[in-house]
Amino acid sequence: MEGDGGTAAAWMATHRGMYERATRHPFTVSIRDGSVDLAAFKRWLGQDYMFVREFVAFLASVLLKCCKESDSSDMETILGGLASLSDELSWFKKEAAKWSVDLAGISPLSSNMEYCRFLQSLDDPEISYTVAITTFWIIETVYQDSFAFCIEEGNKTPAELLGTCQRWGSPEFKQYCQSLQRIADRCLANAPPDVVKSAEEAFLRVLKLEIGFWDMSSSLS
Ligand SMILES: Cc1ncc(CN)c(N)n1
Repeated sequence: MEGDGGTAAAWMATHRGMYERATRHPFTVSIRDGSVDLAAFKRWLGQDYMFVREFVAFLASVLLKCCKESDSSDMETILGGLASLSDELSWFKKEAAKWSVDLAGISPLSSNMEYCRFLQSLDDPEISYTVAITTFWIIETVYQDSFAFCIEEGNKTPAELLGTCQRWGSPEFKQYCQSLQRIADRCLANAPPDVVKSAEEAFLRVLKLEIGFWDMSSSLS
């Protein structure tokens, strides 16, 4: 996903350490090497279901900003992402039933709440489309990169977790993330310096929140 000369790839290189902490976290690495604690996996599953419900509202706000601030075809890309969250919520419900995770009885843990509060803060009309779309791109990219690693050559991912890894690690999802990256790069290339600075801060904030989310899932926090 890197190496295309845009701002997004440049940030991934500049903040390589943080990016790798988010995408090669001990939790996802333990899925890849087969040593994953299934209690941690179930915790992640329940918490991520709650997160994705909040993510729907976030993406709706990105779509709204797109409609107001951009006259391009971005709308269709974002709408496609929003529509696929409907499938994703159904997938979480099916997966939760498979693992006997009671979604109705789950309360969001503090790292999850912090992440959701951050997403809610971007709903503010003062936050530009550029910042919002950059945030959307990096959120999806962390999952894509993390789970693609779990199905790359040499993995010992348990068979019952392969479906989860393929959901975000598939070539199709990688292409989707690349289309988001192109949109983010185009917006960043046309944005004033203060907006680019805010977008970079949001990029870094997401990496920290993703690390916190994995830590929470593995009970490291
Ligand atoms: C915490 C988190 N980050 C990203 C994704 C991918 N949409 C997710 N489901 N959950």
